[in-house]
Amino acid sequence: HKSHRLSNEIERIVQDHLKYDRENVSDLWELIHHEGEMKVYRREVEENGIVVDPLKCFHTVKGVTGREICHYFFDPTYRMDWETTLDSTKVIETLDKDNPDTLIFFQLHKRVWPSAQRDSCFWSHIRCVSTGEEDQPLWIVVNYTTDHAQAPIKSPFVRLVANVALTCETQIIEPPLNPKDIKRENLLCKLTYVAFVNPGGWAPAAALRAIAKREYPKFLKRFTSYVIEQTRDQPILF
Ligand SMILES: O=S(=O)(CCO)c1ccc(-c2ccc(C3CCCC3)c([C@H]3C[C@H]3c3ccccn3)c2)cc1
Repeated sequence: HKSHRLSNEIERIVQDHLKYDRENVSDLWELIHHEGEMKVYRREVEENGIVVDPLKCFHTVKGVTGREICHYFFDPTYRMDWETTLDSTKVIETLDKDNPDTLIFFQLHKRVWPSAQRDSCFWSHIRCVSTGEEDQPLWIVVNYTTDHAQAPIKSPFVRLVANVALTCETQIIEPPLNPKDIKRENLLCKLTYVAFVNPGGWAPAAALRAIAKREYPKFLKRFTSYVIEQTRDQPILF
């Protein structure tokens, strides 16, 4: 494939996520939410008095593939259907029209009182990684903050800094003899979601932690339910 101005950065960030995200959490991580198969962990980290708590979520979703989960997370068409924390989202650049696996988004996030309203500008990259040992390939989407001329930082908005990754592997349970006979009840998607979000400007630590503790589980539950609904009667996308 043709490379572009972001190719090197994308490669570095994607490899980091592939190397670390699926690692189990140490006891430095606090379990902040456990609901069914979903476990959400957080570490309390502040940088210059700003809460930048890393977040890590492990979840197992029945009846969908990792490709389907990553497709609905990446594709701008569906963004406002499952993202309830945005006022708007816009693709301001497609890096390679012949191979649209990297888009640049500009997003206005809903204002969360008492913080100032946030906006974000990030490249979003989707990729299928064959890891060799597992029978199914891994799918990953990374959202990583980047500057862009069409996303000027303008008051009163505070620019978020985000490094987010959704990594999915698909397991086939009780595989039928003929792969053609695989049904959705044979599918299990094991997903890992990590988010390193710096809110940009100051936001009250306790308030931000409470928002994150409430919003991330809600967001992951709503997003995965959305994909289950969208794919229910569709042919399986492996
Ligand atoms: O997965 S993504 O890439 C999907 C892209 O559409 C993603 C998800 C979440 C965020 C985000 C943005 C703002 C905030 C804060 C900062 C001050 C006030 C709001 C937070 C923290 C508070 C946590 C949170 C988690 C989920 C939803 C909203 N709020 C998170 C950014 C990107």
